[in-house]
Amino acid sequence: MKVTVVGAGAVGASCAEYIAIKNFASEVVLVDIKEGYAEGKAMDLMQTASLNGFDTKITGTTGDYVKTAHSDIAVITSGIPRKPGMTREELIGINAGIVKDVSSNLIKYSPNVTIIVVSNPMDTMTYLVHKTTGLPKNKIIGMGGALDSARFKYRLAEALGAPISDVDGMVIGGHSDTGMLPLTRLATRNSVPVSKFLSEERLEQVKEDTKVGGATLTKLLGTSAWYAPGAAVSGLVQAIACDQKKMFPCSTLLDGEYGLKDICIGAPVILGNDGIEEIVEIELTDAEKNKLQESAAGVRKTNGLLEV
Ligand SMILES: NC(=O)c1ccc[n+]([C@@H]2O[C@H](COP(=O)([O-])OP(=O)(O)OC[C@H]3O[C@@H](n4cnc5c(N)ncnc54)[C@H](O)[C@@H]3O)[C@@H](O)[C@H]2O)c1
Ligand SMILES: O=C(O)C[C@H](O)C(=O)O
Repeated sequence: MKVTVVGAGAVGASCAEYIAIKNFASEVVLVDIKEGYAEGKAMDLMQTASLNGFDTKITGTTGDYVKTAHSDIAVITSGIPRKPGMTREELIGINAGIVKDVSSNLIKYSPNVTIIVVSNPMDTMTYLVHKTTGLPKNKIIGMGGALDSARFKYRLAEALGAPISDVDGMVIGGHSDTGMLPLTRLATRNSVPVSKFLSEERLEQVKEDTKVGGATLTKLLGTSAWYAPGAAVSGLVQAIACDQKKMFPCSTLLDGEYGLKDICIGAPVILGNDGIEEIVEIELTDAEKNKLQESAAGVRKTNGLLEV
């Protein structure tokens, strides 16, 4: 199993590290445009192999896509991150060109690759990859919901005073400060609805804290987060590589599901060897349906800025 990670910055390197530590891939290739950067990150990571006990071979290249040939999975993290006070949508001007260029280079050498899009604004970048590559829709996956759901579980566990392993929950919708839809109604503490333990006001707070999870970290760090994003990407890569049939909310091209068409937005999917093997339609309340429509309107507005 060969995995390419484009962008050897904070998220790309973190994701490569988690993939290696999980020890399921034979090879990870890091690609960056900054001279020597990917090579340096790869060497540093390889020097953790004997310490962390993995056999995955990590190499780096400055823009030589020949070295990515025959990748099974490619992750696109190249592009700029936001600074405090910015929205993800403001990154579109620079990141759209980078994502378009990178995805066409990847496909040239790995025509059967499955692409995981991370660069922001992620739902729109995922849509861009659909519009410009011609890859089948099951092979284009946007990572956002897996991260947002991890943050939701963190906030729920905090509110409940419970271990995170006791908590389950999912965030669907657009990966944006206003468009995320944390499904509090379906969240559970060891199978018991969380509403049994938390007031409506507290749940509302959990929801709001989850939606601005990325912005909160960006304010603290001066740039956006990387550990949880890297771990979330590695979870998707592993589910595909190991044919796990795991369910994650991912940005996927909808064709009528949830009443939406011609848009990439977060919905629960099953991931296996074929990438997105199924889009799972869960029953939503009218209020949740309305929120999802609002979220989709926001994503469509950003998609409208694309020159495709
Ligand atoms: N979807 C998500 O949940 C999620 C989570 C975290 C970050 N992000 C996004 O991921 C992107 C990367 O974030 P980061 O913190 O790793 O940024 P970073 O600046 O640390 O790393 C980005 C890297 O991309 C490289 N790069 C730029 N153009 C390139 C090109 N054409 N080819 C190859 N490499 C190129 C840069 O040299 C840099 O090393 C940002 O757009 C950020 O908003 C998304
Ligand atoms: O918040 C960001 O800009 C990065 C990423 O989308 C995140 O949610 O951490």
